[in-house]
Amino acid sequence: MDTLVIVSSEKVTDILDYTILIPAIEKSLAEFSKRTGVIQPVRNVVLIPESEGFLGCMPVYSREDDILAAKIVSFFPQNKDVSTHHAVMLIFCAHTGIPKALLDGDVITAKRTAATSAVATKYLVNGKPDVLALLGSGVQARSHVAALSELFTFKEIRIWNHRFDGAVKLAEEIGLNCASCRDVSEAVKNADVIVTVTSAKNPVLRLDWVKPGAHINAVGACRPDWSEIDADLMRSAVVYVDSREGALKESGDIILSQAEIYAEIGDVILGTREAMREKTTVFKSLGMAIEDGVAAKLVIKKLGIE
Ligand SMILES: NC(=O)C1=CN([C@@H]2O[C@H](COP(=O)(O)OP(=O)(O)OC[C@H]3O[C@@H](n4cnc5c(N)ncnc54)[C@H](O)[C@@H]3O)[C@@H](O)[C@H]2O)C=CC1
Ligand SMILES: O=C(O)C1=NCCCC1
Repeated sequence: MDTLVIVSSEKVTDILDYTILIPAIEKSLAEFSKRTGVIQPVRNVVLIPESEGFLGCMPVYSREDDILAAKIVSFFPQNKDVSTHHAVMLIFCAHTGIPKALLDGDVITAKRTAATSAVATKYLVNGKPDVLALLGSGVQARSHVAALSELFTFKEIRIWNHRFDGAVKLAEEIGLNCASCRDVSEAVKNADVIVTVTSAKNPVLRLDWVKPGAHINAVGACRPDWSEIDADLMRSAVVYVDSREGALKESGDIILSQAEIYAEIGDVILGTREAMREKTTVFKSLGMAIEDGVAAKLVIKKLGIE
């Protein structure tokens, strides 16, 4: 075996800048929805009942991008002093199958998920957004503020968390134009963009709190029996997903509400489905291996690993 290069989270953080990641993710979402060159089975998940978590295996092959990769990601929602998600990524030569690099997957997961929401927001937001509301104050909340701020300048950012101190801490980190809120309704009032990034298993966001025409990135609730968004809101919004197949297997927000999926976000990027910007839109994100593969490829290219 050739030498397997190990890439640390520090190196991934240094290299994976949103200015290069967001356009690469946009291209990969479109490529995925073409259904021609990307082979990506829906995540295979081993449930761990004792911790209410799972270990997910996410392989992908992309002919167009010359990517053969797999991420293995764990989710332990009850972790307290360590992160709830941990991941590693393996990149193989797409022509020989030889393993080339093992990368830390935590930063890739945080950044590529936020970059994906940024792309969805770019296509679905109604006009120039002033107010951003975040429900949740963990890793994804932080990466979403950074990625969305790459594309938009928000006049106001509001944060709600089920433990108020988490919202206060993040609001302090972000600074000036950011406030912590005790109620979800207060946080999302008149918000143009809402991001749900909680580990909730039951809805935290309700239809009557949301401004008509708002855009929602629904990022948490990745199990078929979990939901973050109230069923009435799901059914009344125009729903976009990353992968239709993935959403129908994994998303409680969609399965439990029986909301109709209008399109994959890749279809919108390709121009084959409409961006209904003036309507309330939900982008239901479950996370795809092609996003990880593209992010990892950017890193190894920069490191000269070919
Ligand atoms: N769509 C995607 O591609 C990805 C989705 N995720 C999901 O995004 C969500 C956030 O992930 P991270 O920020 O990494 O996790 P985290 O553990 O860093 O943050 C979770 C947040 O949810 C809050 N929370 C915990 N239990 C809650 C409850 N019962 N009700 C309301 N809030 C609760 C916590 O206080 C914290 O603010 C998770 O559901 C995770 O599985 C994570 C990675 C990728
Ligand atoms: O895509 C991912 O990576 C994840 N999605 C849902 C939660 C676990 C990680």
